[in-house]
Amino acid sequence: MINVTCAIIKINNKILVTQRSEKMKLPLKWEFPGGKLEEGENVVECIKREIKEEINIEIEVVKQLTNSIYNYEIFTVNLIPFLSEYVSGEIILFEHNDYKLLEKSELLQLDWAEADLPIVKEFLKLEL
Ligand SMILES: Nc1nc2c([nH]c(=O)n2[C@@H]2O[C@H](COP(=O)(O)OP(=O)(O)OP(=O)(O)O)[C@@H](O)[C@H]2O)c(=O)[nH]1
Repeated sequence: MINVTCAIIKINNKILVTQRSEKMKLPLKWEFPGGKLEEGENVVECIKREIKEEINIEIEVVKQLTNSIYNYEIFTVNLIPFLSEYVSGEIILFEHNDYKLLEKSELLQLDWAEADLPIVKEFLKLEL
């Protein structure tokens, strides 16, 4: 099982979502940006590092949500989500195909990576 952190990032009351590139696993699926936990790293360090590496911004973690464990046949992911706030930096996509800033009510319209769906649903239940 691979441990992967991801961030639900709020920017001006919108939510940042990213689309995986054609070359990545789960091509063109939408996800919350993030990535694999490295040895000796804690989950908060991981998510901040991955967000900087993938989309060039700094974030502040607000709250950890419930992990989503999903079996994709070729691998099983333990996805560890963090509600977070944008702090600084300009969005630059180093790996992803696209990004969107969406209203909460628009989130379910995307073609999500399967592991993200329970996280999207938990997030939608939070009153924010
Ligand atoms: N970052 C991220 N990864 C997710 C999400 N949902 C989900 O199933 N994943 C899976 O978790 C893994 C995250 O790893 P990653 O983004 O660092 O890795 P990758 O696929 O670019 O690298 P790899 O192809 O070298 O394994 C991916 O295989 C991806 O399919 C998500 O919301 N965010």
